Amino acid sequence: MHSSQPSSNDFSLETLSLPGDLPGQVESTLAEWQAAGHVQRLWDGDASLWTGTDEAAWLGWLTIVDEQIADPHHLRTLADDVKSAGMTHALLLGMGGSSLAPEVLNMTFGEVNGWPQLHVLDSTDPAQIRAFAGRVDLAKTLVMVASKSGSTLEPNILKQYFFERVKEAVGADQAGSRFIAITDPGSQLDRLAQQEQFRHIFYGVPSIGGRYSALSNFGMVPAVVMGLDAVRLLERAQAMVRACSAEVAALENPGVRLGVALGKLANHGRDKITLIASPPLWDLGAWLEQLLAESTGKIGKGLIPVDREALGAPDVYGEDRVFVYIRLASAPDAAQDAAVDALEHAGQAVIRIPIADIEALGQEFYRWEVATAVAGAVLGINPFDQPDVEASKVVTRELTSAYEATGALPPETPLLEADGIMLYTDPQNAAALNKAVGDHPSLVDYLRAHLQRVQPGDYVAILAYLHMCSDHEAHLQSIRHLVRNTQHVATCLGFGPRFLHSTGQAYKGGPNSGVFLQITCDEANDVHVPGQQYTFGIVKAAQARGDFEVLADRHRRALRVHLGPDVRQGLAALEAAVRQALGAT
Ligand SMILES: O=P(O)(O)OC[C@H]1O[C@H](O)[C@H](O)[C@@H](O)[C@@H]1O
Repeated sequence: MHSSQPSSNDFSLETLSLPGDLPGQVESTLAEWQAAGHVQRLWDGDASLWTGTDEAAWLGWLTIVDEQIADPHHLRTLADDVKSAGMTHALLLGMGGSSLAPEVLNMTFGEVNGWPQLHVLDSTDPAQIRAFAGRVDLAKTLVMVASKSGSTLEPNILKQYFFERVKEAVGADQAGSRFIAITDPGSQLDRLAQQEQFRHIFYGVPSIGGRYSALSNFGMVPAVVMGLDAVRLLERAQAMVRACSAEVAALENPGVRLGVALGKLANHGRDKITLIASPPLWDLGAWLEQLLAESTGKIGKGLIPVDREALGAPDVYGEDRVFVYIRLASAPDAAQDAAVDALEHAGQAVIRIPIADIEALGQEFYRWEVATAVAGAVLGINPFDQPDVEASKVVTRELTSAYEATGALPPETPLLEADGIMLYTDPQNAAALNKAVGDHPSLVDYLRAHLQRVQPGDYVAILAYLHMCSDHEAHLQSIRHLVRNTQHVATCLGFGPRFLHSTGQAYKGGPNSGVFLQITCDEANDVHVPGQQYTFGIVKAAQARGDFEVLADRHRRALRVHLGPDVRQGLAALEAAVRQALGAT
């Protein structure tokens, strides 16, 4: 790793192109921020800038870059250790804030010659777990277990599974030496890692929540393990820290400008933050989704991020969109440029963020963290809590405990069973759908009735508790685009349980404008969780049911489609049925 002096001007401010009186609205809010000294209040940790609750306790991310740069010893020592250990693979087990920044770094920078190839596993899907286990040579793999709380279900059971597998590969006495923990001091994972003599334990900062932790050890330790120059990323980020500081006027402050624009636009009905990134940065949206949705989606308000929706002609969009184009100057995409220009000319709201090169990723993490905190202030919510995530975890725990006690999940009655596909929903949604279908409803009838509930300004989210792989993704992307193109609404696609730790908060706690299509499946080849009665497949089923129960409890429009064990075939049938339901050709 080498150091270089950060320069204060190696990034650009965003540019806004907004319809109607929105430019004036954004400018006047920025002027208010300036006059009222709100940027100073943010840096002072004045909780009344938000909701006056515990916000001051969650601002450790503001200063983490300087702290890491002042003491990079642990990162340098780790780099030396990894380099000399001769491992070929690294596996990171974690969810949400503990996995998404490493995933983005991995997808953006790719494998670094001479360093372990990183795989980030954030699923309980048995097929996905098997696929990951098959991709690494467990005798030569460093496993990072990342969990701030140290008590999250998924990393805990994934750790149990991989610890057993590593024991088989290298022997019980060596297994601990292949594991690294990243967690807050004193957590259950910290204690376990000490007991089992993990190779390293790196600590998080208690005042930094998961989704704001990219530049703390949660992002930087995996960065080092995959061979990146973490100190350099941090130094580039430092230029952004300076530019976002209290001394910089709101009008010139990149994080504040972006946050005020996003908050203000959402208050004017443009709350679907449609993310467009140059191809090398395609995965950045996965991290942004969590930051934006989990931070702002609560008490019926919030920003709904729309990630990886293909760009369409202007007429497929409603007036609820903001397009944020994160454009890499070193590798721009001509088709994206043209499509975004067309949107701008059609009068859509477009924000352009120019980025010089991929090494600026660290500074972009920081810009967006500030912007999200600022947007939270404009929206009048606490951007540091996630009150609705816990609700589905509680139901999931009840279901897995029931399974441990009885050996089965509680029975359910389908709304419809046809050609190996079953539909489930709660009584309220069932009543609404049954009113809209005929006497002998088919799968297509129910899908049509469900999708006809979509109104302008709503969004449709596909929540797929399936193996996240390119085959499945292709069908699901095709379904979302059928919906977008025929109904002209925003569409989201999340894989469960991963999205529960990301956008799930906003789906349950944000504006009630979501129409949800949950997809589950039977497990063709389940995987047992060591030390438990249950399997990963049972956990995933319980997570889907827990999620659905809470969506229903919050009066969301939701329908669950249960595919058989042949997911590919089931998805093809579902895609055909959606096509028919929407009258699409
Ligand atoms: O890092 P952990 O404590 O394991 O938490 C992982 C994730 O869990 C929860 O779902 C939170 O809503 C997320 O904000 C968090 O990032």
